Amino acid sequence: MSSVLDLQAVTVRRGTKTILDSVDWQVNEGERWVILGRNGAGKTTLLQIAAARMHPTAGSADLLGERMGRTDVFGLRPRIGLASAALAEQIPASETVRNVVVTAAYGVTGRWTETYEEFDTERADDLLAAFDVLPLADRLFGTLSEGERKRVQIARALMTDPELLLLDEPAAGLDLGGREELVGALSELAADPASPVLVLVTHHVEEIPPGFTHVLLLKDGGVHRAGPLHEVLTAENLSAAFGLPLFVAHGGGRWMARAAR
Ligand SMILES: Nc1ncnc2c1ncn2[C@@H]1O[C@H](COP(=O)(O)OP(=O)(O)OP(=O)(O)O)[C@@H](O)[C@H]1O
Repeated sequence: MSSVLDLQAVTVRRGTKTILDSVDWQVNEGERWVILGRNGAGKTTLLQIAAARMHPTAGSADLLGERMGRTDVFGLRPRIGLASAALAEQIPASETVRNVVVTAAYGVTGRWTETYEEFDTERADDLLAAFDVLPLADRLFGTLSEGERKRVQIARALMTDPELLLLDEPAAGLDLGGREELVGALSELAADPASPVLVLVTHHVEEIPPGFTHVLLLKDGGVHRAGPLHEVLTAENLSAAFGLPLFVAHGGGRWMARAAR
């Protein structure tokens, strides 16, 4: 098994604040990870490191076999798909859905003067179809519902055929139906051996798609526990990571958690 991500003692400091504190984390081919932790635990910062969007203050980060700081990040970034609220904000509301996806092949968020190959347009349409949003291809991104936008963003993140796909809270703001559709789509993605390695940040264990294999519990910028879901996602570990007594259950491929009474 080759290592897709290998973080050793990764630390991120801003001013006097230590946001990530000596994080060790290895992700291998074929794995599907979920990252859980309280607000402010450092999840988004960790994803920024994994996406080659941020350098550690200390420690080493090897992404797809390339050491951050010794490699050209512009060559690395197209190999890593990222969908996050911060990236979504950069997408012009006046862009068509098809262009939102196709422009990822060119590393831009708004169509300008590029000319696109037919191959790119066909790939964009295939990805939109995979996430059930192809009928919206000619609509303006700004007119979509939140759930439709999330699915378009994931299609966009897959456009460059990345080896690693990072999803930062893709179900945030979705209603129950939207969440369940997204969980279903991500479960299908997880089951496909041709899919990239997946890393999903979420606040809710109910959003863990069936087929995900590993979990990283972040607490105060450090790794509380990391490993196979069924070993690590226990009431004891989740309670410690979130700082309150929790009851955790698993059934039908899904997880649930609530305060222990
Ligand atoms: N540039 C910065 N300067 C100072 N503090 C920062 C900076 N960026 C992030 N932080 C702080 O680092 C902590 C971790 O932030 P991060 O966004 O990674 O957490 P998170 O786990 O994704 O949180 P949430 O679940 O609320 O989205 C927070 O307390 C945040 O305020």
